[in-house]
Amino acid sequence: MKNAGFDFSRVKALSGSGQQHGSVYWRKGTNQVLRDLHPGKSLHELLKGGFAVSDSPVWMDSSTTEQCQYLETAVGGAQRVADITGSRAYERFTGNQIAKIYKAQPEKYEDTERISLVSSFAASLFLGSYAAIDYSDGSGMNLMDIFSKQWADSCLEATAPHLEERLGAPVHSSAVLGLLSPYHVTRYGFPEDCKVVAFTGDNPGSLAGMRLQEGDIAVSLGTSDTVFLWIKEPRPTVEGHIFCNPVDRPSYMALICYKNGSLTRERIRNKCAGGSWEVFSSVLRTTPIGNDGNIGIYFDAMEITPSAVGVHRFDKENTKVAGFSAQGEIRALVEGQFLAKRVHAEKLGYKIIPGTRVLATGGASSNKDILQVLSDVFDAPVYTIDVANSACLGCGYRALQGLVAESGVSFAEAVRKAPEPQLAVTPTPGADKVFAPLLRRYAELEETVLQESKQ
Ligand SMILES: Nc1ncnc2c1ncn2[C@@H]1O[C@H](COP(=O)(O)OP(=O)(O)O)[C@@H](O)[C@H]1O
Ligand SMILES: O=C(CO)[C@@H](O)[C@H](O)COP(=O)(O)O
Repeated sequence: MKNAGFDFSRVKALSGSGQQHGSVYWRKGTNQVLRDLHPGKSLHELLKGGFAVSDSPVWMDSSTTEQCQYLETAVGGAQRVADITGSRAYERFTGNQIAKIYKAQPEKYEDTERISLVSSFAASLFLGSYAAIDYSDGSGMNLMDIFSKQWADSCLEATAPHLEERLGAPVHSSAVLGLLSPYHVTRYGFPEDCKVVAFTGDNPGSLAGMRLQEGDIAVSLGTSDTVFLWIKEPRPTVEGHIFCNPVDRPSYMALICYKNGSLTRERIRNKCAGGSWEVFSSVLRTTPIGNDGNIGIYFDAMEITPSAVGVHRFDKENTKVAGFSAQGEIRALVEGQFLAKRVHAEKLGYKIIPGTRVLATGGASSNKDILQVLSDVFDAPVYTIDVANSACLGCGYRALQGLVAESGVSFAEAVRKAPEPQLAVTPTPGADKVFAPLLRRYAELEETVLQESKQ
C-alpha cells in the first residue's frame, strides 16, 4: 500500500479479521519486544525469536479428539459444554488445541507468555502490545462462557494450568484497544491518534461485511463452507455453534462449518471438468434440477457437520451406487452440499419465509451457476456484495463502528451509507417442488452415512 501511494495519514481507525480457531504462542518477554519495535526494521526480523511454538495450529487440524473427550467428561457432557461455550467440544477449537500443546510439549507451554488467536495476533502487531481476544472470535475456543462473556473456570481447569493469565481478559468486538503503535506511525505515516479496534474471526467479519439482518442467512463459500445466521435467543445444541455477535452486543450468531467445501469442488472439477470452472458451470446449466433423483455426499476429509467421512452416492431408489456420469457427479456434489446446508440450518430452527435473503460470499460466490443451485435448493433469492472478501470489508465497517460505538451509535447506523447487497439470482420456477422430497431424502441418507461411519 505504501508503494502504491496510499495516504495513511487519513486513517482514523483500523480493525481486521483472521481465520478462526488458530492459535499463536508468544514466548516470554515478547510483549516488551512489541512495545520497542524499531521502525527501521521489518516485523519479520524483529519478531523472529518471539514464538514458543513455531508451527501454529489452524482450523483444519482435527487431531485433538482425546482432548475433546476429556473436556466433555470433565465439564459434564457434550451438551453442558455447549450450554456454556456455545459449542460442544470440537477438535479445531482453540482450547482443545492448547490442551494438546500443553500435554505434548509442556516446555513450550511453560515458555509461553501469551496465547493469541490469529485475529488478536494481528491486532497485537498494530497495537504494539498483546491485544485482547474479542467476544465473537473468543466464542470459537470452547473456553468462554458466551452468556457471561468471561472465561469459564471449568473449561480453563480442564484445558491447561495458569491459562487465564495467558489469555488476558476478552473484550467486546467493537472495543477500541488503544492507539496504533509508533512503529506504524513512523514507518507508514499513519496519524498518531489512529485507533486500533478489536480484530475478530473471518466469519464474524463476514457477518459485518454483508450487513446481515435478522431473517437473512449467509452462506460463505471459501476454503471451508460456512452458514451463519443472526439470532437473538440462542439455544446451543451439540450440532453447530453459537458465537457472540460481532456487531450487536446483546445478539448472537449461529454458525455451521463444513470442511469439504471448495477443496472438494476443486477435486471434482479436476476429475470431471478438466480443471475448468467454465466447464463445471456449463454442466450445472445443462443438467436437470434434482439430478434425476441421484444424491451424492462427498466427505473427502472427515466432515465437521456431521462427523462422517467418505464419498456416498445414491440413486433415486436410495440404493448405493459406485459412480455417476461426470455431469451427474458435478450436479450431485453441488446439490448435495446445499441440501446439507438447508437441512442443518432448519435443524437449528431456521425457517425460510417470504422475504428471506440468502447472502453469498467467499471465492465460489463469484460463480453464478453455483449460486443458481443455492437459490433453487433454498427457494430464495441470492444476493452478493461487490467484493467477495466480505470479512475484510466487514472489518473496515467495524473500525468505523469502533469510533462511534461508545456514543451509542448502532452498527446499522454507522454503515447506513454503504452499498446494499445486489440480487444475483432468483429460484428457477418449480425448483421448490423438485427439492422438497430431496431435502427429506438427504436428511435420511445423511443419518445412514453417519451411523455407518460410527461402526
Ligand atoms: N469461478 C469459481 N467457481 C467456483 N469456485 C471458485 C471460483 N473461483 C474461486 N473459487 C474457489 O474459491 C476458493 C477460495 O475462496 P476464498 O474465499 O478466497 O478462500 P478463504 O476462505 O480461504 O479465504 C478457492 O478454493 C476456489 O476453489
Ligand atoms: O473453522 C471455521 C469456522 O468455525 C472456518 O470457517 C475458519 O474460520 C476458516 O475458514 P476459511 O477462511 O479457511 O474458509
